[in-house]
Parts: sequence; structure tokens; C-alpha cells
Amino acid sequence: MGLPELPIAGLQWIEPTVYRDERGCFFESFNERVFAELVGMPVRFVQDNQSLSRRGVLRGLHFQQMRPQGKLVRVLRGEVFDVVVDLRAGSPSYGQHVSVTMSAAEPRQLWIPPGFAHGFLVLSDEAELLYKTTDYWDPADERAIRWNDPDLAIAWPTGTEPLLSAKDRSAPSFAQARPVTV
Ligand SMILES: Cc1cn([C@H]2C[C@H](O)[C@@H](COP(=O)(O)OP(=O)(O)O[C@H]3O[C@@H](C)C(=O)[C@@H](O)[C@H]3O)O2)c(=O)[nH]c1=O
Repeated sequence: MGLPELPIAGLQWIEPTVYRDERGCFFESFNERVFAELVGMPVRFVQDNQSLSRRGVLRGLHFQQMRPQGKLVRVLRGEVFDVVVDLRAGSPSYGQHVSVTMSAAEPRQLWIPPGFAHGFLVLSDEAELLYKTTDYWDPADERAIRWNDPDLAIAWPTGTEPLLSAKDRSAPSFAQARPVTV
């Protein structure tokens, strides 16, 4: 089966070669040279983030305005519904989103270039995510967009209200977001 489609320019799957033997498996979870070749430009990661969340937790949609972060996302445990929204100034797909299901069973990673809002919903009992970022977290610069904004109309696979942080519960609308210059 092929990789799920990523119909917004700049988004990319990174799929490591997995070597399996009787002991288990091995793969390079990050190789700077291979990564730069795949995305066609040198990228410098400065921070690794890891989070553990329970079923029904939704984190997002988050971005940084002046110091946008490119993110290389992978699921270490469990399964999530991951969403990115294009906020890049002048992008033909501005305001459009892509949603994908990612699971630890598949070692593929999602490259999200700077200028996207990002969020995910946990579909398994627990999910652990690890993502590299191209800029540092800047609490004064972080922004959020409400997960269920009617303009974005994201088809989250949840029948019930997700578990949100207080910050995400009071996130502003998409209409209030400003484009991100990258
Ligand atoms: C994002 C971040 C948070 N923190 C701290 C602040 C706070 O006390 C605690 C939890 O922060 P948050 O509630 O913002 O965590 P969380 O809701 O998981 O935020 C993350 O969501 C996903 C969707 C992303 O894409 C990330 O960039 C990030 O925004 O961790 C850091 O120390 N460094 C960081 O880079």
C-alpha cells in the first residue's frame, strides 16, 4: 500500500528503511544527510519534544507566529489522527488542512515545514509522540487556533468532546489567525 496522500506542497513523508531480523528490527530514525536530500534543503533541528497522552486527548492547533517551527513528527507508541493547517503567507493552499492517521506500527514520519499549525487527537489508549523542531519554543510567540473551527471544518474522528488543555479550550478562531511569513 502506498503512503497516504499529502496534497499540500511542502508536506512530506519520511520513510526509513527498516531492517528486520530474528532479534527484532533496526532503522535510522534520523539521518541529517538523507533528510536534507529528501526535503531538498538543509534543515537544522534544535529541539526534540516528546509527549504522552491518553485516549481522547487533543493537543492543538498550535503554531508560532514570528519564529515558525518546522516539525518532524513520529509516533513512538499508539495511534493518532494528526492535522496540519497551512498558514504560510501567500500560499495557494492557505487555510487548507491535511489530516493523516499515524501509528507506531508504521515507522514513517511526517515533515511539516515552518508555517503550519499542528495538532493531533489520540486514537489509542495512550500515544507517545516525538518531534524535532527547527526553532526553539517561544512561549510569547506561540499561537493556537480552535480545534473545531467551522471555517477549517476538520473531520476529527471523535464523537465526544476531546480532552483539551485550558489554553486550547479558549483558543481563538481561524479568522483571528494571521498568516505566517516563512
Ligand atoms: C511546546 C512546549 C511546551 N513546554 C512546556 C509548557 C507547559 O508547561 C508544558 C505543556 O505545554 P503545552 O500544553 O503547550 O503542550 P502541547 O499542547 O503538547 O503543545 C504542543 O502541541 C503540539 C500539537 C505541537 O505541535 C507542539 O509544537 C506544541 O505546541 O510544557 C516546554 O517546556 N517546551 C515546549 O516546547
